[in-house]
Amino acid sequence: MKLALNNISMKFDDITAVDNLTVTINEGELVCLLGPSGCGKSTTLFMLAGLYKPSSGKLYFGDKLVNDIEPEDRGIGMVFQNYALYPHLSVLKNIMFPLKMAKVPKKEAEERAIEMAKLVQIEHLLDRKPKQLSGGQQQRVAIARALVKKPNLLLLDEPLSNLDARLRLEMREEIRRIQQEVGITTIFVTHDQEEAMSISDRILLMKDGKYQQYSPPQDMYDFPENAFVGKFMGSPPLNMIPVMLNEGSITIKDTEQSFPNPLTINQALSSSNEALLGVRAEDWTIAKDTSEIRLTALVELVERIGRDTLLSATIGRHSIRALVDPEFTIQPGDAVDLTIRNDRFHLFDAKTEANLGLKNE
Ligand SMILES: Nc1ncnc2c1ncn2[C@@H]1O[C@H](COP(=O)(O)OP(=O)(O)OP(=O)(O)O)[C@@H](O)[C@H]1O
Repeated sequence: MKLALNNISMKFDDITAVDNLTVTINEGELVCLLGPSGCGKSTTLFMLAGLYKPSSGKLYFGDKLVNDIEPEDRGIGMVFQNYALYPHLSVLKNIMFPLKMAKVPKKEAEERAIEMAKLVQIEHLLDRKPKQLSGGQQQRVAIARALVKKPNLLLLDEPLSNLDARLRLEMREEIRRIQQEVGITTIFVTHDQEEAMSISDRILLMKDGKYQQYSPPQDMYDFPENAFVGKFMGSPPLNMIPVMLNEGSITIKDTEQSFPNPLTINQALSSSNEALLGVRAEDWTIAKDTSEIRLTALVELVERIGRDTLLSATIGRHSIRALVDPEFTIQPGDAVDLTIRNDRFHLFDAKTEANLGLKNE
C-alpha cells in the first residue's frame, strides 16, 4: 500500500513534534524514519498507527484519507521496542492472538499462525513461553504476530534496540528478508544511521520535527542536501572546513591555502562567499605531483584501523580526519599534502547550510 503524508503537523501544547511534513511512501518499500532523539520519528509513526491524530494535514493510505480512522481499522501490524508479548501465553497463542480477537475460527487461526512461525523461523518454539526465548526469538514472535492478520502496512518502532550488537546485525537482515518475502510496505524507526543505511529502500531524515531529506540511502550519503544530512550520515562524520569562495577558487579560511573550484555553485542558494567544505574521511588521499587540489595538513594522530589508517590532522586551525592507504608511512608531527579523490566534496552555505552544488528544486 502506498502512503502519503500531506503537510502533516503534530503539536503538543507549545511543542511542535512534527512540522509540516510531506512525503510519499511507495508500495512495498521499506522506509526508515531516521534522526536524532526528539526529532519526531515516533510521533510520525504513532500518527501512521492512528495512536495520534495529526493537528493538521492529511494522511492517506492508498487513496483513502485515514486521519479519522481508528488504529484497529487501519490494517496495520506494529512491533514495539520491548516486543510487548503476552507472558502467560505460548508462542503459538501469542501469534494467534490477533486472529482470536478478529474471531477467526480456531483451526484456521492455528494454521495461519504456524505459517507465520515458519516465515520467521520459530516453528520449533511454538510451545514455549516468551521468557524461555532469547531477545532475537522474542522479536521474531512479535513480527509474526504483527504479520498474521496480513496487514497492508508494518510499523516497527526501534525494533532492534534491546538486542546486543551481533543479534542486531542478524535481526536486521532477517527483517529485510521477511519484509521482501511478504512484500509489505514497512516503516522502521531508528536513530542509527548505519542501521538505516543497511536496511532501507529510502530514508526519511528529520531534525526538530522538520523534513531534511528523503532519498535512497546511497544518494543521501553521496548527495546530502544540507550540512546536517552530510554530518548525520556516515562515520567518521563528514569533515567540515570553513572556506571562502572567490571567482572559481576555494580558500581555506584563515589560511593562504586555496585550490580551483570544479563545482558549479547554485547562486540562488548562496547567501555570501562563506561556505563549508564537506569532505568524507575516505575521500582524502595523499596528493600526487599532478593533483590540482593540494592542501597541507599537519598530522596529530595516526591510528591503524583494519584496512585503513585514520589520520587526525589540522589544515590551518581546522581539524580533519582522513582515511588513507596504510602503504604511506606517516608519523604524528608530519606535514602531508592531501588531495580529494575525484573532486568528491561538497560546499554548504555557511549560513543556511544548503548544499550549493545541488539543483534548487
Ligand atoms: N505526548 C507528548 N506530549 C508532549 N510532548 C511530546 C509528546 N510526545 C513527544 N513529545 C515531544 O515531541 C518531540 C518529538 O518526540 P518523538 O518521541 O517523536 O521523537 P523521537 O525522534 O521519536 O525521539 P527518540 O529517538 O528519543 O524516541 C520531542 O520534543 C518530545 O519531547
